Amino acid sequence: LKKRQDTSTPAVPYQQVEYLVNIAVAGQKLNLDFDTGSADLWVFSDSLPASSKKGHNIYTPSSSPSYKVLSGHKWSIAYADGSGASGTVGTDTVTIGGTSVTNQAVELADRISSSFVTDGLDGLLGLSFSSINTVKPTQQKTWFDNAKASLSSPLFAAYLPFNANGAYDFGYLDSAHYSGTPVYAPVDDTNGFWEVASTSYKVGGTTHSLPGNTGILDTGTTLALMVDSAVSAYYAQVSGAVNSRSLGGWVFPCKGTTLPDLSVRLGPTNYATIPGKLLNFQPADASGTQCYGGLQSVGGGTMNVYGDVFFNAFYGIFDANGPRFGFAPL
Ligand SMILES: N[C@H]1[C@H](O)[C@@H](Sc2ccccc2)[C@@H]2OC[C@H]1O2
Repeated sequence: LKKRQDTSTPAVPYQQVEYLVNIAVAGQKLNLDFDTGSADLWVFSDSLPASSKKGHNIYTPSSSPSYKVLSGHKWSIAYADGSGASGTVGTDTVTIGGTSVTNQAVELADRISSSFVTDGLDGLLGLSFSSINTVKPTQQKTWFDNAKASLSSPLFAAYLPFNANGAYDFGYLDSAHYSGTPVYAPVDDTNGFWEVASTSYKVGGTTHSLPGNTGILDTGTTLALMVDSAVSAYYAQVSGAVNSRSLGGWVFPCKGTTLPDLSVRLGPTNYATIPGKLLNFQPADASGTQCYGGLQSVGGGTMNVYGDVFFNAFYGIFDANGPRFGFAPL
């Protein structure tokens, strides 16, 4: 984290957030999913059933002297993958790297869907725009919205290399986390997402247009999810690829397949090329015969979702000045 230098205090050495998700809520360490696709900071709390709490770090407001109840406030979120959570709200001091935000809204889960119980996370930290925060009656701000004035620059960046330790850099860009010079696309925050125009893509040497399409940059989504025309065009280049209802999406033979690169247009000018090798997600069945693609269908609409497979190839820069999204190869 790089803090805004002020003359009143000695220079504060900035600290890069090495650990991807570990944060402190009033000194209680939690592993949160940093999610640029949502705007709620919620945690497993002691009001969850014992069965849900097993294997998780639990935030206990009663042992935090700085916790305050946000009386009468509730939250309830439904995610794109069908999971959800809900509960009550308080405020506390939330520290990431060297930056603490006091009176940060901390949403306490008293109900969570099953996928959260099995996932190794203790909650989520939303990094999209605060306009889609679900707290009622008074909507709350994200940690980044509250922190950005005290950062050297009002930005954060996601460094999520494949099969290696990642990092979120708050307030500065770490030149060790990318190569070349970042390019930028204007962000339309109307829907509360880091959303950019995404009106064409390239696969197998052909450029295909996607009129009126956009893409959201979502670190909380694992794969790349695109409209069906793009997904079909991609797997048309992969011999033996099929869209399997039983296996839940597009699969292809693990052996002998070399996946093509996928270039997606972000903003008016630039393409981001995801190497084919990053688009083999995992074996789709126990035998390891079929492999599950890292590109899958987003279902309907014209909003594509560029998730972690994108960030496995690109350093993602979320800049509130603009706002704009920047990217550079890892
Ligand atoms: N922005 C994303 C969010 O972070 C996840 S919530 C989640 C669910 C189970 C396990 C971990 C996280 C969900 O999938 C896509 C979209 O909604």
